[in-house]
Amino acid sequence: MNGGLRDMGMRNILDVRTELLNSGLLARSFPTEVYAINRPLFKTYPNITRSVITSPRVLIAIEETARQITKGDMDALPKQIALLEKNCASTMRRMKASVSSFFIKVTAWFLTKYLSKFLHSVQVCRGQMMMVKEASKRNVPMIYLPLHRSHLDYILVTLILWHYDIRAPFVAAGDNMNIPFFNLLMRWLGGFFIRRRLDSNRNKKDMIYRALLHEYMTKLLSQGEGLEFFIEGGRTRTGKSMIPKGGLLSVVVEAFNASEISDAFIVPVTFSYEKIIDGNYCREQMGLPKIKETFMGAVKAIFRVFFNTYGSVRVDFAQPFSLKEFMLHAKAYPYHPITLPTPPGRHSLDYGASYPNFSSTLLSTNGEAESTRMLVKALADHVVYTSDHCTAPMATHLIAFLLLTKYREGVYLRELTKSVHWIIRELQALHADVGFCGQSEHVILYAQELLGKHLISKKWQEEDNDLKLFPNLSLPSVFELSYYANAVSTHFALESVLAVSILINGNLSLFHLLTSATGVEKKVLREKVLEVAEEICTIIHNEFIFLPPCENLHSVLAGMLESFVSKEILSTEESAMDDELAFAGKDRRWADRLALSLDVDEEENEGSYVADQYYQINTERSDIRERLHFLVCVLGPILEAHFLVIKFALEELHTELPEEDFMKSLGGCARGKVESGLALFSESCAMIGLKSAVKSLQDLEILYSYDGANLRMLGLSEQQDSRAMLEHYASLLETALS
Ligand SMILES: CCCCCCCCCCCCCCCC(=O)SCCNC(=O)CCNC(=O)[C@H](O)C(C)(C)COP(=O)(O)OP(=O)(O)OC[C@H]1O[C@@H](n2cnc3c(N)ncnc32)[C@H](O)[C@@H]1OP(=O)(O)O
Repeated sequence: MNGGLRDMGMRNILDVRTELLNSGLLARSFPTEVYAINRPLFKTYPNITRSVITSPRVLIAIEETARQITKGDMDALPKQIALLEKNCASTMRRMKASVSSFFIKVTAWFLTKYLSKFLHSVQVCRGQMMMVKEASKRNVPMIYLPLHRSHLDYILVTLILWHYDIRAPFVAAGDNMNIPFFNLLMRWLGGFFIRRRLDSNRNKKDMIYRALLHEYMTKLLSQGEGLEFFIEGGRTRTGKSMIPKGGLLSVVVEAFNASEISDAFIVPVTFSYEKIIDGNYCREQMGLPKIKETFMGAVKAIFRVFFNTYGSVRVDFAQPFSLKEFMLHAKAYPYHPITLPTPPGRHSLDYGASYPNFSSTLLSTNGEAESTRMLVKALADHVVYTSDHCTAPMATHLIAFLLLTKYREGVYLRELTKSVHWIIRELQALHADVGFCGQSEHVILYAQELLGKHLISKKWQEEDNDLKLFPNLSLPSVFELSYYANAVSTHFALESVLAVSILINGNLSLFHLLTSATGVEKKVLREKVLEVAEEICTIIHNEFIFLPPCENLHSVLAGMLESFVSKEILSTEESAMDDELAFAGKDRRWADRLALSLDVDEEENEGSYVADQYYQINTERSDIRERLHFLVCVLGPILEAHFLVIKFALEELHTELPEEDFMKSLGGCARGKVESGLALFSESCAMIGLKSAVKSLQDLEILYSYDGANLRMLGLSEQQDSRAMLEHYASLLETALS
């Protein structure tokens, strides 16, 4: 995030006294009340229900659906239409928000006063808020797209905006949140309820529901109202961002394409919680089902929260950007994602060919639909990438990260203090901020205290006259620790990919890096390192958005490889081939650098020349081995999870299996490996990670799945040599992990 803006300082929105300086006695005695009274009331929110259900889009959807149901029986048609219209009105009642500016004001006052019962502070960057406020004055809808970490997220967004007199947006809430009493409050505060899956029946599109939701959002946008939705589609269970969904975003893009709005400001938002507020997801990571949201559950959770402390929260609003400008740019530079996800139940080969608009009543041509789909994906990926990279890790995240990547056996406080300084410098070099300040020793002990002894224990070591900290690597605590660590992993993901590729190409393993004797001098070929790195990105494409859509993976990796040379992890080595080739190698490098600086597409040059640049891995240096070890450990658990899934698929998928049974035995097998000490990283058996690895193989068309009679089936694809691919991936990963 822009350094200049950070220099404007942070503001704790729970402390309103700083905003009431030089005020009278009343303000000093009742600061929150005076502050709240001084905030303006937003103008009344529109009621658009009637215009939505009578819109042509909805009426066409009703008629089409009625025709499908009555199958040409013209006598039954009017009755069916009347019935669907009635259902439509009741769906609309369940969906719509009934926002009250006054209720927002009262709630904001209440929250400002009482959130400090369990939070030390809610930090926002003044400069960022100034930009958001400027954008909100431009008379175009604001689209807030936060990453989803906690139930507190949406409360904080509206609350912070209220503190800056910015109109509250309408917030899309999954219908699992439609719980009695709370749903009423949510509607008054801007919430509208959407289905988590648009179609209740997987094999049939619900045209009416799609049309209703589409029209509802479009009407709000065209009236200048702001929207907020969580594009990841739910809270992350791993601490890492999830691959975004494009449904709601496609409505915004389509509203722009159809000139319903002239532009919109897209505002990525991200949260850093020092301590997880909504529980630790260990249950789900152990393979147990998610607990349903209920009225009593919500009440209990609120009580639990109010009687605990959760440290501080930092909320970052990235620079708002114009949708119009993004679209212009994205059309000029088409997006080529690493791989495209396959929607469940559909084979990816026919994916591109039939991708209608959100509301399929207004179909565009296939080509148009395909390019819109890419634009929406580019926008969604751009938002998540931006948010990820402006997330400021908190002390708890950094400590958990260091313990899991560098000090799994435990570490002395003195050494950890040095490492905290080091990791902050590394993050700064990556232009990332941290969400805390203070003396490192205090910060470490504060973080340990907040996370609790069940995650990090400490013991005074008499002989070394120092405190030693130990991470709890047993199940399920390690999942919670890795949740915190993952907030930092994203920043190092691509470097880690490169380090793994270097290891694989140098035929080195993690174990080699722990010993000084790595054997013979290790050399790696530049093109091979880049090729394997790209392969790794492909295998684990569901784990990170590695780069913004406007950048090319090969070029970014090539640039990063050069930086490995400047960091002395690698030294350049001329090819052992004849002089002529070595000369050509130099030419190639020169051309590569030139291409990089001119931003020339690597693919254009492909095939014209095979580079033969060799690098030597400086494994004789202990600091370099340590650094490589650290980098590989960043992705270690993810790679191990993928390795486990690949091996398991090779062993078990001789015939199709019900997906649920496959996942159950996969989870059991992975946990068994951890419990018997056969896994390198105990967190690799987390169920969400295993599911994501299975999903990756489906996206790559190595595995297929479809809905059978009442079971979802999973099998090894026959489209390509899936077994050979799996064996190839397994051998790649095994090299690094052995
Ligand atoms: C001061 C006081 C403060 C207090 C203040 C409180 C505020 C009080 C508010 C409470 C608020 C609670 C908030 C809770 C937080 C959640 O509840 S988070 C969970 C709910 N939110 C979301 O899920 C949002 C993100 N999800 C989406 O956008 C999903 O796409 C949807 C809309 C849910 C649908 O998901 P889905 O059924 O799985 O379908 P999906 O594959 O995504 O695609 C659906 C359609 O979208 C379209 N589509 C999808 N991708 C694309 C693409 N790339 N391009 C074009 N079209 C696309 C297609 O038409 C597709 O249909 P098909 O042609 O494939 O059949």
